[in-house]
Amino acid sequence: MKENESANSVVSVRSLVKRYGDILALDHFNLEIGKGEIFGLLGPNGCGKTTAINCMLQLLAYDKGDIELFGEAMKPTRYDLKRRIGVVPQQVAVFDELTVFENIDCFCALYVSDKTRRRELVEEAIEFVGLEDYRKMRPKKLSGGLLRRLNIACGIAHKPELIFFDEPTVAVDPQSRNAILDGIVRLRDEGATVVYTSHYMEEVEQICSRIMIMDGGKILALGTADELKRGIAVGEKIVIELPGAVEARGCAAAQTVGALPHVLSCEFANGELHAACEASERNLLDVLGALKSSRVAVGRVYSEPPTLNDVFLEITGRELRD
Ligand SMILES: Nc1ncnc2c1ncn2[C@@H]1O[C@H](COP(=O)(O)OP(=O)(O)OP(=O)(O)O)[C@@H](O)[C@H]1O
Repeated sequence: MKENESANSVVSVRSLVKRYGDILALDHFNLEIGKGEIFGLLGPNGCGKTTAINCMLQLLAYDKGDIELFGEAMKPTRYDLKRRIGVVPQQVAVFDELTVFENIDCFCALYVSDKTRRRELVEEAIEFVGLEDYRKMRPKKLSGGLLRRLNIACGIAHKPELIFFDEPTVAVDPQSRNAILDGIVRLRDEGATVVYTSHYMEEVEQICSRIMIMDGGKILALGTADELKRGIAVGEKIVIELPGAVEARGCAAAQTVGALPHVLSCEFANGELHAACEASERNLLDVLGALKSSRVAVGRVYSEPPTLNDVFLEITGRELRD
């Protein structure tokens, strides 16, 4: 049993503590990731995501804790383990004086010395990120989205088994963003294990098999997106436009709705009623019934399931977005 478990374990972090002077960036942080997962680390800016990755990569010394990658203790000199890892850093890190091809070749050469094999790998990486038309261009000529794709190609050309993506879609246009997310799923389908950090909950939800929500260097919640959402009290959010309702009338309607049995909270703001409800099939009927008896005119009605932001909000009292 134990052997099987370790055979499947790609990342195992136990009780990791990292301080920067007085700042406790990681507070007994634990992480277990199995082969073939796209694992999402979700949290607001400064929650410790990059620090956790850099400790795992042994780019940062840490105060306490154990890190195993591929079932083996990770140390700064474990180059055999490092060559099985790919990193796509948060900041684009490429050489301005080299072309797209030369940049990817340069990073790939850190792991692959055979030139013929490397040429194949670089071409595959170029095709993978869709930079075929830009082979000979230098980074300065590339748009932000294309630069990000180059950054990814540099991190994955040597076909790593474990890939860390640290907020790869920050300041990226929607088209490039979708191409990046599709690419990450393809890498997983080809056998890679992926650690994906972001503060964009939609992205994490779209591609990650499991998600860890963290804040202040601590784990707040862990599970699939559905498990995380089922773990909170809010099961449905209802928004109803109340056209023409003056403040006093809107607030009175919110009070009436807020008193319904399954409604956890209800507010009136900007001409809209926002009700957070427990999961119940009767929510919408009950809320509309209460509004009818309050004699307010009802406009458009929306009902939506909770988001990962609601999970974060319920645990911390703050919004995930900054
Ligand atoms: N070199 C450093 N010196 C001092 N404090 C640091 C340093 N690097 C990070 N920190 C602090 O440690 C905490 C965790 O930062 P970290 O960069 O790991 O967070 P993050 O979740 O990756 O955020 P972001 O998405 O903004 O990079 C923050 O409070 C940050 O200010």
